[in-house]
Amino acid sequence: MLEVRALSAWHGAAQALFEVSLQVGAGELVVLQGLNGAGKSTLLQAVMGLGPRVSGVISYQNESIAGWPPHRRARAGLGYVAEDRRLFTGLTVRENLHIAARGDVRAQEARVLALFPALGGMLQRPASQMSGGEQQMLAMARTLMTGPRLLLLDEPCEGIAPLLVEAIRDALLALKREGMPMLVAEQNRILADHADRTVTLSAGRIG
Ligand SMILES: Nc1ncnc2c1ncn2[C@@H]1O[C@H](COP(=O)(O)OP(=O)(O)OP(=O)(O)O)[C@@H](O)[C@H]1O
Repeated sequence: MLEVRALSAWHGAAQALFEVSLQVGAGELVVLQGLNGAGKSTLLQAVMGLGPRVSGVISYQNESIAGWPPHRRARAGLGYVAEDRRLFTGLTVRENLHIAARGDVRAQEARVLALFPALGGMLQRPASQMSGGEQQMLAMARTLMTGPRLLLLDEPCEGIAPLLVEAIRDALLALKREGMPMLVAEQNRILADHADRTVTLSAGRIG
């Protein structure tokens, strides 16, 4: 579904990725590992068309998307959850979900609340009054409201309380069982044991 080939990326003059290649096939969970600064976030941003200048091949469903703006990639089915979550903190949980919805809002909401039951009890709460883990669940739920066909998740379990880490892992494994392809960056090996493949980045290179 997603193929990255010989991808290099630069932040200004600084090169962050060096000819990286990887693939995510239908229904696959691929975990991207590596230390802080290894280039994991840069790779996900490059796939979404955010931030870094790139060279190389990025193709989705056998079509080159490297020149596409981010909104076109999102519309084509790429769902991205950034490390900083980017919620509307002044809005409630429900408003955050509804603002993102495409298609049948009620049906989408029911689906994401089945994946993240904890959110169902806090629909009227402002996002600013949620814990980090709850915000992470909301960020994932909001992205799911857009009906993505492949998920790019940046450190979904980083810095989150153990109970919520379990809830997030279980939701991602449920999505995997539904056949959702995912590329997940993580340092802490929460999902790596369930991955079809792990890819390790080291100083911007696979290895
Ligand atoms: N906006 C930016 N401007 C300049 N350099 C950047 C920028 N974002 C990342 N970098 C640099 O690019 C390299 C890769 O960083 P990146 O954030 O992709 O790594 P990472 O593996 O995701 O680590 P982390 O888990 O800390 O986010 C690092 O050397 C980093 O300092």
